[in-house]
Amino acid sequence: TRSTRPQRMLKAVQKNATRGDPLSVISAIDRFCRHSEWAMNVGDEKGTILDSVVSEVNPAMALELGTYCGYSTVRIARLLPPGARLVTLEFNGDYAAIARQVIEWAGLEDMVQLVEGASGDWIPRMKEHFGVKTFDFIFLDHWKDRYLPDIKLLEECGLLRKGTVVLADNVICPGTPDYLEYIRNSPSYESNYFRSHLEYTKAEDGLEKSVYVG
Ligand SMILES: Nc1ncnc2c1ncn2[C@@H]1O[C@H](/C=C/CNC(=O)c2cc([N+](=O)[O-])cc(O)c2O)[C@@H](O)[C@H]1O
Ligand SMILES: [Mg+2]
Repeated sequence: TRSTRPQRMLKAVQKNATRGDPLSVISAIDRFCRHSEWAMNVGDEKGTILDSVVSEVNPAMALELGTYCGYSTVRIARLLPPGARLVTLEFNGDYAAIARQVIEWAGLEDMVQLVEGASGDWIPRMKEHFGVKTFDFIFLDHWKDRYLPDIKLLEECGLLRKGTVVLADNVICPGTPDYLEYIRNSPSYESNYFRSHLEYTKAEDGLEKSVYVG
């Protein structure tokens, strides 16, 4: 049977990127998505905003919801300080298998804990199962109707601290209206919108950066 797009993306990484070189993995995926097949990675333009926020936070403990093929996982993990950890949740086994290989090709497997499962099931288990106290940085990039329930779950599970930075992809396209309404009106967050474009296109999209103030 025909290969899947994530499988073809992985092939492009193995063909065009250098083992152990995260930047070459990132550019191999961006080239594939620009010139061969569009895919829902955060991409290079929004990726530079992601990079600047991660660098500013310099998180010891980071969380990503929605690994997909591992593109943003590699973008985040390559910037983490030694000893830091990125937990990334992905409930599609096929995507998780591809992402694991992309992360390994980048040589970042020691920084990343890829958990195959649903955010709703695993967020409540972060403390006892992964020894997480609180997260310093969170990247939301999974199903758009899960952003709001999951940020509330993270609050309820005590996984946020004063200063935790939550960065949400796609707040314009495909859009996360209920999440935006909540986070922009909640006294517990200070939010800023970083205007950009939907990956590999000219359509508007952007990232919402929200700092939890408790
Ligand atoms: N509750 C959950 N727990 C764990 N993993 C979960 C999950 N919900 C979804 N996922 C996984 O997260 C990814 C979904 C991303 C949705 N993005 C999108 O739908 C998306 C769409 C466009 N677009 O259409 O232009 C552009 C974008 O940047 C996008 O991120 C998939 O890999 C899916 O398996
Ligand atoms: Mg996205």
